[in-house]
Amino acid sequence: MTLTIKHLAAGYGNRTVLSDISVPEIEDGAFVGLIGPNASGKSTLFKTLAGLIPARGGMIRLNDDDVTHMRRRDRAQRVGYMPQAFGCNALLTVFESVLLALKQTSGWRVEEENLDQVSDILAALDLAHLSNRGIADLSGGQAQMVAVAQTLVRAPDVILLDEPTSALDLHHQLSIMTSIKTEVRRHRPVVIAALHDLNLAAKFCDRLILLRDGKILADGTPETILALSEIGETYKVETDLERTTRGALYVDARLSA
Ligand SMILES: Nc1ncnc2c1ncn2[C@@H]1O[C@H](COP(=O)(O)OP(=O)(O)OP(=O)(O)O)[C@@H](O)[C@H]1O
Repeated sequence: MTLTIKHLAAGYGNRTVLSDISVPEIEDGAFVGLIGPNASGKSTLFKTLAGLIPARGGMIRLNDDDVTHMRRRDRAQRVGYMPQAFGCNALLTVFESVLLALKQTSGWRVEEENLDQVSDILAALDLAHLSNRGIADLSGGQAQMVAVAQTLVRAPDVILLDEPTSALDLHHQLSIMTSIKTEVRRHRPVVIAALHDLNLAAKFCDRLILLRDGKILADGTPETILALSEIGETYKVETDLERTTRGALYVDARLSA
């Protein structure tokens, strides 16, 4: 399944936020990092792809299917979206909340297979120990990982994760990104994750898309994108791209003098 975006525009009220967003084919099995400073339009792009705000022009395609004009339920089946704000006060356990997420686009009859799907994703994200915990009783980081599970469990063709690691400690950042990457390789969805940590993006993503002021500034491999002078200009910092002795890319950033 290939995702293609052409000349997409979107905004709020009389304000245009995204203009002329074109992304050449993203192949299934790709883990794409969406990077860019605060207010550059990352969440707006996700909301537009997920159909939560209407496109004001342009086209989103999954293979030959026009997603832009798809019925909301059909679209929700194909495109999974984890918003930046998560959390839930419902009287549900973690297991029930993930089951609810699984069933929301496919009817409410629960089959044995559905219980297995929920158990599998909780195990894959190392969350099985939280299955019977109340969803309202989780820490911020635990709630964020459960939100990732709720998004992945339906195995949609496109998975949009808005800052999936923002509440996580170092261990859990690495473990959730590793688990997401394993899911990408196993089920081969297109995954796009908005990330502020450029080193995490470099470590896990196959491709980075740099957004500035609602436009795509660059699109390519982490090595190419993170070496661009536009990175420093966009984030208003000075950067050098280095390689650690283990071969990992490392962005050394500092405030401009
Ligand atoms: N509901 C809304 N109504 C009006 N303007 C909005 C709304 N949501 C976002 N915006 C504006 O759209 C622009 C892009 O915001 P968006 O949330 O897409 O950026 P972002 O790149 O995800 O930022 P961050 O990294 O801070 O989460 C900002 O100027 C923001 O103020």
